[in-house]
Amino acid sequence: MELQIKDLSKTYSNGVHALKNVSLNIPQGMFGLLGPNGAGKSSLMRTLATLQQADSGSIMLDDIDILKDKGRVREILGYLPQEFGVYPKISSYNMLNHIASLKGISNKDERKDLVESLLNKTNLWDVRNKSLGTYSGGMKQRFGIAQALIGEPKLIVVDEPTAGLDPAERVRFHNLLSEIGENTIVILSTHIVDDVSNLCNNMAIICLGEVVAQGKPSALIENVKGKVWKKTIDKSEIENYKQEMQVISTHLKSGDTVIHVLNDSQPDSSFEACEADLEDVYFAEISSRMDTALA
Ligand SMILES: Nc1ncnc2c1ncn2[C@@H]1O[C@H](COP(=O)(O)OP(=O)(O)OP(=O)(O)O)[C@@H](O)[C@H]1O
Repeated sequence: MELQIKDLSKTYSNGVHALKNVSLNIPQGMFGLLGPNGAGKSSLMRTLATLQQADSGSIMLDDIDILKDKGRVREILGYLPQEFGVYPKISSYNMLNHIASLKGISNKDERKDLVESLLNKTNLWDVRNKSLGTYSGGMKQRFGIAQALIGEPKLIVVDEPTAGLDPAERVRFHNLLSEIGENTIVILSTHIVDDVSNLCNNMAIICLGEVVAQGKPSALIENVKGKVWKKTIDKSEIENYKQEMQVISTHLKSGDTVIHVLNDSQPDSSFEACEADLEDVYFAEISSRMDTALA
């Protein structure tokens, strides 16, 4: 199974060109769609989830035409949107039971088995009778995944699922996502680089509506290997360095300011070689584009 997105474009009525000829090949497994705020991730996720139209382009999941065959897509789709509202007064048990019934699982015993296994899988068994309104952010997200898994979806779309979760809940959520079957395509949209490093074997970076990189995280890191340099500087010097070289990121480390610079060779002896990671790849791709856009 493969999802093929070709030349997808979308301009909203206010003139924002949110997707610009987006083309992606997404195989089975976890796929990370990484991009800063406003990159177009949710626009793409909503289009995949058949909730909004594109202006042009195509999306095929094997022989299913996602833009035209919405009924078939919805049968095989699990979707966790960015803003996931819950009915506050109903319990997770009853809500899952209700959604399963809406999704056509009419046999009562079958539904009971499914709901119970989902509550166990998402670690919500102990709170199954508590109303959803009392759940923490992480519990709500786990409930969101439980509802997305009803009906054994082949395509699962999760939009910024870990934003706002504390570290322990993020780890829990990661573990849960990584347990989802291998014969499924899971698309994880996020601006958190670690989410992609930890979970995804394929990925793309999207910035200002355009795909600016795609491939395996390890291959993308290989492209910048030996080209990332770091230096501790005085905070007031940042702008000077930015004028002279491609500063891709600025970090604070124990109160000191450390810059990462992308350059084919060591800029000068005051710079140290840096073990490149996915964050360097990400900032190398987006920093100059964002600077140009904001200028
Ligand atoms: N319904 C809409 N009408 C008009 N403009 C929109 C609409 N939805 C999104 N946009 C704009 O389209 C661009 C892409 O937004 P989108 O929400 O897809 O990005 P994103 O990568 O998901 O960002 P975020 O992480 O902030 O949600 C932004 O400039 C946004 O303001």
